[in-house]
Amino acid sequence: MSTLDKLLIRGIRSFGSQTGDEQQISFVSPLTLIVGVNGSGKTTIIECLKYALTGEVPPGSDRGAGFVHDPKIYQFSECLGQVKLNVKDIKGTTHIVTRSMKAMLKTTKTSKSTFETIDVNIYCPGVGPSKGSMSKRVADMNAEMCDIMGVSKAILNNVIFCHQEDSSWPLDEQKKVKEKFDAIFGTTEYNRVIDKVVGIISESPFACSICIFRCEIQ
Ligand SMILES: Nc1ncnc2c1ncn2[C@@H]1O[C@H](COP(=O)(O)OP(=O)(O)OP(=O)(O)O)[C@@H](O)[C@H]1O
Repeated sequence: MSTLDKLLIRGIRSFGSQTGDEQQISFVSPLTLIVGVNGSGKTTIIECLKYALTGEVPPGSDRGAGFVHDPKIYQFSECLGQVKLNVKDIKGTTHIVTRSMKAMLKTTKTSKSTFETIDVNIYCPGVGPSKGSMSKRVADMNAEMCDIMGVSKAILNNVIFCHQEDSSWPLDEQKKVKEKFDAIFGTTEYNRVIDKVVGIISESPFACSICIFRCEIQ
């Protein structure tokens, strides 16, 4: 089983971005309870876990701008945010994902902020600095994190880290619920594999047994 080890938050929601403002949480086995008064940051911690693993900003956060610590609080023009998460994969190998972002104050009348991802990095300490660090396209990094955790993005988003604002999605309209269930159970991928196997059977029954063997060992 993959596990979450440690989370560092800086410059996100009410967690400030100044030196010394960063907060670190170590998760303990078998269960970590997060307890606090309203507005103390419990939801923010879950949002940061989800963001670190999937790259998804919370719903209703103005595409991420409201997720970063508000630059207006210190009357800055921008604010830097960072989420750093240590996880162990199924083999017990440690991976550290760091996502850095910034919110910039627009100079328009609305004085709303814009959100920008600065960097995403996955580091594997046991492997050494040159081979262990990986900085690719953000989409590839998100897929890499799903591989490390051994679960699909749909399960991370809709089941494990389902945001409280989205928690009633099973009561949504039928079409949307079906789409989410299809994603959670990997129906599209399953149908694609079955279509492929059926195609191969019709071409050559011998090739089919090789194909099934390959599916089993993957
Ligand atoms: N962009 C932001 N900049 C600064 N502070 C923010 C920002 N967005 C939200 N906050 C503040 O962060 C806090 C949000 O905390 P959060 O929702 O994580 O708390 P909580 O412990 O889950 O609360 P509850 O128990 O009410 O659900 C609130 O006090 C809110 O005013």
